[in-house]
Amino acid sequence: MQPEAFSELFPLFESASPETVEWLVSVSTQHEYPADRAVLMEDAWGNAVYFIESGWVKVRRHAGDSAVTLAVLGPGDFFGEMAILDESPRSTDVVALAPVKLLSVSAQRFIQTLFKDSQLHHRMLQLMVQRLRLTNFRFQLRHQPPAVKLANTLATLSEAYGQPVDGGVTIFNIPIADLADVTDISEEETSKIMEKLVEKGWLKVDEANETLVLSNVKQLSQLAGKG
Ligand SMILES: Nc1ncnc2c1ncn2[C@@H]1O[C@@H]2COP(=O)(O)O[C@H]2[C@H]1O
Repeated sequence: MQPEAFSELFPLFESASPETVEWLVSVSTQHEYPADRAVLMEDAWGNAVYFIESGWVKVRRHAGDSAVTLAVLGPGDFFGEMAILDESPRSTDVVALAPVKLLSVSAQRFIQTLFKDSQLHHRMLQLMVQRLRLTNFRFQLRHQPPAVKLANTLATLSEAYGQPVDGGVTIFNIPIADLADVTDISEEETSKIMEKLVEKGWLKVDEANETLVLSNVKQLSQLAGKG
């Protein structure tokens, strides 16, 4: 990948120096995983940070015999920084939801770059604060009706990863079970609300391309109380 394309795709690198970006691109390794393949395993020792060039992953934590999806991450995002920053084992599994192309940078090189480039360091802190804000907002919504919670999930994913298309914004058609987990509502509630959103014309499911087209992200955000 060209350094310019790299800083355009990844918000983390938008204010990094051109030298930082060029060097990181030159030392990064490319990976491709098919859908359902685990990229990282909970409790394993971590030695790299990953950047999503294309495709989608889920962040999954084991709870007894089952597993819960905590987050869904898409193109332009990163993961695997937690184990690197506090030198502990991986906090969760990260599993490909769709075929995914990743770039990885070794822990040592990434940390070295954070120390060298204060703009990159600051941007990383901002993005981690953003994750904490999302978590706080989700917690605040815990007693809200399921439709409000799902509107928040869809609006948040569209704002972070949505691609403009004719008639709205498109994101990956996330499996109902994962969408339900991330929203903290049941699968039945999730399916029913998705059907209602389709009836209202706010949502189209494009089965062939495995995408959702959201025609009204602004109204979804308002329904979620985001603005
Ligand atoms: N709530 C979350 N939201 C987004 N990403 C997460 C969340 N929890 C864990 N992750 C990512 O999943 C990764 C698993 O490996 P790490 O613990 O190294 O770093 C973790 C984060 O990058």
